[in-house]
Amino acid sequence: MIDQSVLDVQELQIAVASERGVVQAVQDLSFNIGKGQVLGIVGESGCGKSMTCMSILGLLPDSAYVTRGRIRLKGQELTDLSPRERNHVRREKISLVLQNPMTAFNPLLTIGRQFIETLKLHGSYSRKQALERSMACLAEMNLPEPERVLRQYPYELSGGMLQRSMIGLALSNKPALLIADEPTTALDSGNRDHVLNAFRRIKADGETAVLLVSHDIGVIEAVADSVIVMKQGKIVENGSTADVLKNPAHEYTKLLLDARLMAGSSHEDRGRERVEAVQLR
Ligand SMILES: Nc1ncnc2c1ncn2[C@@H]1O[C@H](COP(=O)(O)OP(=O)(O)OP(=O)(O)O)[C@@H](O)[C@H]1O
Repeated sequence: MIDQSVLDVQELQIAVASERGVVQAVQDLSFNIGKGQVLGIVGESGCGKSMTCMSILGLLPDSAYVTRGRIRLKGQELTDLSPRERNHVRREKISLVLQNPMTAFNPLLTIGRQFIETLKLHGSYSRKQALERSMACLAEMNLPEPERVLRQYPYELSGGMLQRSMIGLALSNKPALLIADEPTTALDSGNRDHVLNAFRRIKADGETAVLLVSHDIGVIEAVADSVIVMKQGKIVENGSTADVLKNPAHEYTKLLLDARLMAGSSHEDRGRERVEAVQLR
């Protein structure tokens, strides 16, 4: 339904200046994500996944620029905004989760302080309300003893606990859009399952749209409603996740599926290694 649309990207084109001249990093990319929907993007290394995410955030590197296309968030065109307006939209409506949560948290501040500062930036929370909301977010991520986690520094948590805290933090201000770039890649299977459950809860809440970049086809299959397969900056295959995975048309999609079958459910890491090898070819 049109009024449920959160992110609408049309004919996006991104150019990057490199030593080889100007390279088209993304070409003619169009997609739409509605409330409570998860769109997965898969594709080999360098195909333009991160550039796509960064263009939506308005955080492209200096060498890259949007040459064509529209990016609308809840009906608001983002490509026309000034950097200041863009900052405001990013702060109020978009959250980002990356592969390595250690780089996202400030190592010098407790998790609790970072939650409270984030929440106060977004709304008129008293300290008590911010603490309660922080604990609720951590509890939703199935983190045991949220009170204790809030008192800890990032280095005191395992990578998996830190990533789950990061996703809790990213969702604490109820963003319209969550961009998750390889959020499970560094996690063991237990933490990966917790993160997948978090995505399922986001879908059930039906408020936030999710753009999920992952080379783990199991992650895409578990939570993405639709999927885009990219190669050299272009869409080579897209559609509902069930349809695309049932009848993959593109070689890369087939390789991802083969890798998963080879890996088997109890040998995820082998599968991941194989996918990395496929990407490097
Ligand atoms: N900072 C940069 N300066 C110049 N070119 C860049 C920069 N970052 C990426 N590129 C180029 O832009 C293209 C798209 O890169 P992008 O990082 O979006 O790929 P990706 O699909 O996210 O890859 P990966 O899975 O390895 O992260 C590639 O050709 C890459 O070499």
